[in-house]
Amino acid sequence: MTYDLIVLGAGPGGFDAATAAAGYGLKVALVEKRSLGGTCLNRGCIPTKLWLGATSAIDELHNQSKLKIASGEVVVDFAALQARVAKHLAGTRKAMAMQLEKLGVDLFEGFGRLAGEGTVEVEAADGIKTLKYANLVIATGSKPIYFPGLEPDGDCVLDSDMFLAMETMPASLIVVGAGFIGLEMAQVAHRFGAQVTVVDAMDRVAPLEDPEVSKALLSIFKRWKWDVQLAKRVAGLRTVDGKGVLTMDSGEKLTADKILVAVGRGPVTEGLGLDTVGIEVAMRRIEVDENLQAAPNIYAVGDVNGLIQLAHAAAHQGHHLAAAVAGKTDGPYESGPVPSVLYGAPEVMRVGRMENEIFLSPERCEVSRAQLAANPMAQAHASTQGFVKVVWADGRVAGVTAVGHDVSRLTTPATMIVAQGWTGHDLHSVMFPHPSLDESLLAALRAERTPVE
Ligand SMILES: Cc1cc2nc3c(=O)[nH]c(=O)nc-3n(C[C@H](O)[C@H](O)[C@H](O)COP(=O)(O)OP(=O)(O)OC[C@H]3O[C@@H](n4cnc5c(N)ncnc54)[C@H](O)[C@@H]3O)c2cc1C
Ligand SMILES: NC(=O)c1ccc[n+]([C@@H]2O[C@H](COP(=O)([O-])OP(=O)(O)OC[C@H]3O[C@@H](n4cnc5c(N)ncnc54)[C@H](O)[C@@H]3O)[C@@H](O)[C@H]2O)c1
Repeated sequence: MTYDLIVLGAGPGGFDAATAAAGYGLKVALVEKRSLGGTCLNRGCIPTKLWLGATSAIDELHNQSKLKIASGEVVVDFAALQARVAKHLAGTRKAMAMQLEKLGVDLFEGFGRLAGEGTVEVEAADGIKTLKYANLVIATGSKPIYFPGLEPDGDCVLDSDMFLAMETMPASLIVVGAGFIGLEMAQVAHRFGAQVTVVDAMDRVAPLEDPEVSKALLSIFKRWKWDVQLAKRVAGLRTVDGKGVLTMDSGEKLTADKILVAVGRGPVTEGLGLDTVGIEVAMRRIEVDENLQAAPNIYAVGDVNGLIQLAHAAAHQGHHLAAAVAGKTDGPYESGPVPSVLYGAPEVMRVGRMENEIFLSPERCEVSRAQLAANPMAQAHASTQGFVKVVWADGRVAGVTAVGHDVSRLTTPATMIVAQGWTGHDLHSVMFPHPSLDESLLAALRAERTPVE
């Protein structure tokens, strides 16, 4: 039998491609070497959000106690939390397996590799299986990257996979890399009372965000008494006498119970047999065209194609691919504006263009903004630090960025507004509820615009 579609990898990209294609009536096989759900479910988005969700009351109580309204302590049992995470993930994987069965998707557990045109081999526990395909989707995802001298040793120097598997939360933590993983994990450790140090090679935290966002985050972290060391080059990370020791290029040393290395992730392409179908790997990623195609009838979606490392982007690409293979769409892949959210408290949301990206553009560029301090919901939660910024290009909304408590709530309305390219006139077409954090978005949209220079 020849499958209409074989998918390698059951993360958000592969699982969504497989289930959507089966929903269109195609005969589909899904090959997964480890666990259904991929990085996102098992070692990424979901466990970190379970950690953040379980500890958010600690942060809320702390804010209210500063107003002398509340006192006391929220105690989160880390071992119980880890048990809940394990149970939740197992339950979700079971539900995913049932969904595959219901849709008639054949699941092959094992390492999949290409073996010439139209053929995939699966190295399973009970031997090698050979499968035939008409179309193939590679969705093998990504894994942590390491720089020489900064490799985790699994003892006191950990990557995010190892960090999420810990049995106790350390009393002190050094995070190398102030990106999304580093800052989300550091916030959890902080809520458990850990002394946090953050080190980054760049001169600001969250360096891919708007510089004003980085500044707002830094001021909050400093208030929390984090030691934030920026523009620092790390020469080595080692476990010495049961402690993690970081050595800077300058020779300066920092010590903590654990060190988390979170300096980025890279595509998984090793051993895939890509050369057997003439696919070349550039910068370790599988290059794709505007149809997400890497070779005739072979596509790559999600982290492995290096376009963007977000679960919802992978899933969106997977759905497009399924529709394309089923003949339900013939246009090129269009992502639309891609929202991103850094979770915790504060949160950061961003969609569309940023002020620091737009200033060289030939369009008439303006920004307008609102401070969270003026918003009743931010006031009610005693978390008023932060802002919403709207970027306008030729009188249309081209981007929205926000930082502060709960601003992830603004993501979907902001994404729709950017996708529709609202003008000032469109503000009157929709009513925003009162009181709500959404009104801070409305306030930013209504605020006076200043030219970007
Ligand atoms: C700590 C952390 C937190 C994150 N939080 C978020 C978040 O909040 N929001 C967000 O949008 N993104 C988040 N991400 C990123 C997100 O997890 C990824 O962007 C997403 O999982 C990519 O999906 P994917 O399907 O491309 O690949 P993956 O999820 O990596 O899945 C790939 C799958 O392919 C399998 N595989 C690999 N090679 C083979 C092979 N040869 N044969 C068979 N199977 C194979 C792997 O075992 C894996 O299951 C986070 C990542 C991390 C590490
Ligand atoms: N909420 C979310 O959507 C979410 C959460 C976690 C991860 N992710 C995704 O996972 C991917 C990987 O996350 P990440 O945090 O590892 O990567 P990242 O790219 O977000 O951050 C890496 C950080 O490490 C720093 N860095 C790089 N090399 C360094 C060095 N040698 N020494 C010190 N600092 C160094 C960078 O300047 C950067 O600040 C991201 O692309 C992100 O999209 C998303």
